[in-house]
Amino acid sequence: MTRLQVQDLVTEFDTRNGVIRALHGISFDVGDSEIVGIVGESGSGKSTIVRSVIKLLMPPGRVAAGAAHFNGRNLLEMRERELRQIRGRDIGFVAQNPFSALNPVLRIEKQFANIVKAHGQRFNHGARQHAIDLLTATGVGDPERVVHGYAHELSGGMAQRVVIAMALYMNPGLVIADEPTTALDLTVQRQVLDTLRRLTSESGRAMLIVTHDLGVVAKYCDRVLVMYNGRLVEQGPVSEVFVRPQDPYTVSLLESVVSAGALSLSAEEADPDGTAAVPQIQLTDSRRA
Ligand SMILES: Nc1ncnc2c1ncn2[C@@H]1O[C@H](COP(=O)(O)OP(=O)(O)OP(=O)(O)O)[C@@H](O)[C@H]1O
Repeated sequence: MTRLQVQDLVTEFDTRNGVIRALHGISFDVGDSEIVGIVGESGSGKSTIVRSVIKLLMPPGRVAAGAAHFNGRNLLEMRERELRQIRGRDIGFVAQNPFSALNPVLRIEKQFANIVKAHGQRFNHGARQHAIDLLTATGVGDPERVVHGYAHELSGGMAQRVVIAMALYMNPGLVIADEPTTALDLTVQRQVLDTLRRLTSESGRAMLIVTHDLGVVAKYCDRVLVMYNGRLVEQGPVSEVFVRPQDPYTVSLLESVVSAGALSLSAEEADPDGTAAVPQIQLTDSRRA
């Protein structure tokens, strides 16, 4: 079943030099239990897609047209009050920089409590235990110590795990992650992505993940969206797009990093027991290169 359906999304930024159209009619679906990756060079519009969908665009950005149906309802037509309930409860968001998502002056426990209270529930013993269990599931070794502490006491990897635990806290049906591991070293990156995938597939929830890294897509995603210059130039199952890319831009991207065959091998066969770090296959702007 379709969890998220984005149709003809157009997003613009009103700048001093005029209107910049950042997204030109983007359409795609994310189904239940599906992990969909968005790739494309810097500035192609990846973050703008996810921020448009959950209406977290910073001014001067605005959605000029289109729809984003989540469980059948158009998020873009909802009032902010209703959206605030959906964010966190039904859609979990993991930002690129975990420290930007954490409050520096509140203990981690208090931040979990605020999530619970924002959705009209009490942060009782069971709710606290749920936070501890999620922190444990995301690989936080000493969750009791972490919940008592502050964000600045955490390493980048630990902070991202905490943010993931917070994003999953209300058991959302969709998790949106914007370059969730860019700031992390390879081993931690892999652990965080493994955790996200496990917690996603166990519950049948869907995930939309923005990444620069084709290796991440090859290893973790079911389908991929390829962005170029604000346009969705290709989309489909990773096994098809990476092996038989149709759009010339996708072809050049794949050629610029590694042959398509080698890419799929690197993800599935070069790491059969899942012990190696995620292969780093960064996108470059091959048109300009
Ligand atoms: N605050 C802003 N003001 C004006 N234009 C913006 C703003 N933010 C984004 N844009 C425009 O939107 C385009 C897409 O930006 P976006 O951040 O979505 O790209 P991205 O693919 O996520 O890049 P990156 O990989 O570097 O994060 C940019 O090229 C820029 O033209």
